[in-house]
Amino acid sequence: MRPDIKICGLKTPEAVDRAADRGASHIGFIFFEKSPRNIEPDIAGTLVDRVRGRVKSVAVTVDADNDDLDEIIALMRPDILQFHGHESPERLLTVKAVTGLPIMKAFSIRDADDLRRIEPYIGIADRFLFDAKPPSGSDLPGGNGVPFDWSLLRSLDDSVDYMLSGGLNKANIAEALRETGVRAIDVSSGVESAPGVKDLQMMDEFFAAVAEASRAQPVSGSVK
Ligand SMILES: O=C(O)c1ccccc1N[C@@H]1O[C@H](COP(=O)(O)O)[C@@H](O)[C@H]1O
Repeated sequence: MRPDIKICGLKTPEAVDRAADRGASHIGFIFFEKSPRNIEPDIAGTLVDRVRGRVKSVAVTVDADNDDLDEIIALMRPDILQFHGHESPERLLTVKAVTGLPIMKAFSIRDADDLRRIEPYIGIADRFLFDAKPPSGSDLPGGNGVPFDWSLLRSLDDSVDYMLSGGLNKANIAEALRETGVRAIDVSSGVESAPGVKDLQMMDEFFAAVAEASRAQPVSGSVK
């Protein structure tokens, strides 16, 4: 079975339409000023409206305050909130109670200790997202196009639901799926011709590579 596919960092109608037409399960929008993928909440809302109900929309924030979150939720009306900063379990519990929205908490992974940091979030985050540590000198906590050692994920309990992210592309996605058996993947830089510029052909090639890999490697378990 094909995994869920999230295409993240979208900024144009063409890229949103292509993601939906190719069967993306999720589309992500970045609210982080230093990112080349940063987008205004009202523009994200207009883009999501093109495919609302067909594809789940994800608002990606980094240590956002209440005012920023309120504005994003009001104008974009996301289906899911992705937290890519240092948000505490208590903070996420509060946001979840107030907004009623499902929460995906991102963690950057280099070693087994990094994976243990999810423990206080189990039962709070609806899903985890595992990304690589940013390379030194990067201003971005995510979207750096670098993978991590996927074999670390073998130690995870089967009940941990996560999205695999970090440097995925058409060349490595088959190995990533084989190594992890993951049920959901997230790509941004791997379908870009330049930082923040989605390339429709690269998107097509990524979807094709996932389909090919999924035929060869069935994915186990249910998909949210
Ligand atoms: O993409 C960004 O610019 C970004 C900025 C701030 C927080 C998270 C960000 N991106 C997230 O990182 C993953 C992995 O990206 P990549 O495929 O390695 O480029 C991306 O999908 C977003 O969820």
